[in-house]
Amino acid sequence: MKKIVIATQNKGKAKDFETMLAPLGYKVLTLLDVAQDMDVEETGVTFEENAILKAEAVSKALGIPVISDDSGLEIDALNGEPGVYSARYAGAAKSDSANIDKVLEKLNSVPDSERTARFRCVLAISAPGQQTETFSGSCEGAILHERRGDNGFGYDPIFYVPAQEKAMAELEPHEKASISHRGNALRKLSESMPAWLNEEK
Ligand SMILES: O=c1nc[nH]c2c1ncn2[C@H]1C[C@H](O)[C@@H](COP(=O)(O)OP(=O)(O)OP(=O)(O)O)O1
Ligand SMILES: [Mg+2]
Repeated sequence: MKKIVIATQNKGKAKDFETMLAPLGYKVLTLLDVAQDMDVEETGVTFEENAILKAEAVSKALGIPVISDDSGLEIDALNGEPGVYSARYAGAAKSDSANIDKVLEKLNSVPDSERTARFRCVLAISAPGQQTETFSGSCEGAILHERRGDNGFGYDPIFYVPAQEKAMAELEPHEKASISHRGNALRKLSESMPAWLNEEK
């Protein structure tokens, strides 16, 4: 089986990638498998900068091609917050539950019509001796008033997807992949670099 390294510590992201890449014959490995102690500091102010930082640091350290993912939630009523700070919104401990509570609290008095939001994802691909490339995807929705569903990770329980009339966390993994910011970015990557995902690694 072909292997692909995703430069992430996030198990929820890893599952999303497994859903999308297993059908293509890939076993997904993450930093939790190949470099437990590698924690790249996300000093960028855009998803793109952070994705590039993570992909290049890990590719360089391991000497192999990797894909990184920097992603987050932009809420219009909060001027795009939490954005690149999505993981650390309620503090450095990176608690999904505390982050959701903080969003719900901040939007407490905001009516449905003003709760529009989107997930964004930038994937960076970095390989030894090659120029790093990035691909972005987004997914439009709105912030619910309470949690719904048990699937997914992060902000999925409070992100309503109009097209499916469900919260992201109520979608099956393959349904999420078909409409998500991550799915959209990965489809761009595979269209633009078809050979990359098909080579033996
Ligand atoms: O599909 C998603 N469904 C729900 N929430 C999501 C999604 N995609 C990103 N998110 C949230 C989770 C986290 O709060 C932040 C990502 O932050 P981000 O720095 O890219 O990831 P991370 O620190 O969790 O792992 P790592 O940097 O090791 O890849 O956006
Ligand atoms: Mg991170």
